[in-house]
Amino acid sequence: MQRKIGIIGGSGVYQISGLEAAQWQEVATPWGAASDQILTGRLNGTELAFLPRHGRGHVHSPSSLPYRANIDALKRLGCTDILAVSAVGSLREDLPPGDFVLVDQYIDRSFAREKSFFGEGLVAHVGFAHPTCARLGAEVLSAAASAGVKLHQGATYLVMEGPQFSTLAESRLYRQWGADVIGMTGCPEAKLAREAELCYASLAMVTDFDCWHPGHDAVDVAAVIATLSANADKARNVIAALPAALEARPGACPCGCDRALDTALITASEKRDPALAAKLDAIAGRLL
Ligand SMILES: CSC[C@H]1O[C@H](OP(=O)(O)O)[C@H](O)[C@@H]1O
Ligand SMILES: Nc1ncnc2[nH]cnc12
Repeated sequence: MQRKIGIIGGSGVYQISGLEAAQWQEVATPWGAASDQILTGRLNGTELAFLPRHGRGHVHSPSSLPYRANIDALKRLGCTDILAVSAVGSLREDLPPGDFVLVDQYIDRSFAREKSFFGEGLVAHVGFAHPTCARLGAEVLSAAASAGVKLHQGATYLVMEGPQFSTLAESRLYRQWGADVIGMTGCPEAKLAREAELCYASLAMVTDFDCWHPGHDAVDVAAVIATLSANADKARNVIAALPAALEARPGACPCGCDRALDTALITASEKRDPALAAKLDAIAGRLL
C-alpha cells in the first residue's frame, strides 16, 4: 500500500513549501474542526498532507487543541503515517538548543484533554508500550542523515499541561524521572494516532533548557522563537529528504501500528453505542 505522510507542524512551523499541486483543504470531522485547513500536495513523488498544530497564526493553546479532529482529518485524507514536528525544552546538559531528537517515549502528565476516540458504549485499549513507529523513525533518521542534520535517536518526552512553563521544582523532578525533553503537545496526539492505526514519529527541536540549568535563563517564548527561526531550515530539510528515505516497497507496518485495533476493542457487539460507532467511521471503520 502506497504511503501518504501527514506532517503536523508545531510552534513556528505553520506551513511547508515546495509541494506540487499544493492546495489548502477544509476537512470536516465528527470531532469538530481541525486546527486549520490542511495543505495537501506531492513532495518528490510522495503524497503529503500538512497541518499546522496550533493553526496559522498560532491560535490554539495546547490544552484546547482539537487533537481528535486533527488525527481524524489526516486519517480521513488517507494518511498512513504522521511525522509530528515539535519544539521542546531540554532536560539534559547534552541536548542543547538547536539540536534535534527523535522522541520514542512519553511520560504523559497532561490532564485537561480528551485522550481517546473511544469511551462509553465502545471501549478500546490499544497497546502503547512503544508509542512511536520504529519503521517511520528509522526513515526519519535516514532522512536527517542525508540532509546533514544531527538527530539524537531516542528521547523521553515529558508532556505537561501548560500553558504556563514549569516551576523550577517541577523541572528538577522531571529530570529525576529520567525525562529528556519537555513539551505540551506530544500526548494525546501520539495516543490518538495509535488508536487511528497510524504510524507516528516525533521530530523534536530543542529550543531551550527549560528552567533547571544554572547557566541559562529560564525559558520564555522569545527564546523559543529565536531558536526555532535559527534552525527552521534544518527541520524543512529533513522533511524534504523524507520521501527518498521511505521504504521502496512498503508492506504492512512491521511494528503493527496499522493493526493496533485488532486486539483492542472490548465492548460486546450488541452493547455498542451506534452513535459512537458512526463517529468512528474513519478511525475504526475497518472493524465496526
Ligand atoms: C512556544 S513555546 C510552548 C509551545 O511550544 C511547543 O509547541 P509544539 O509542541 O506544538 O511545537 C510546546 O508544546 C508548547 O505548545
Ligand atoms: N521548556 C518548555 N516547556 C514546555 N514546552 C516547551 N516547548 C518548548 N520549550 C518548552
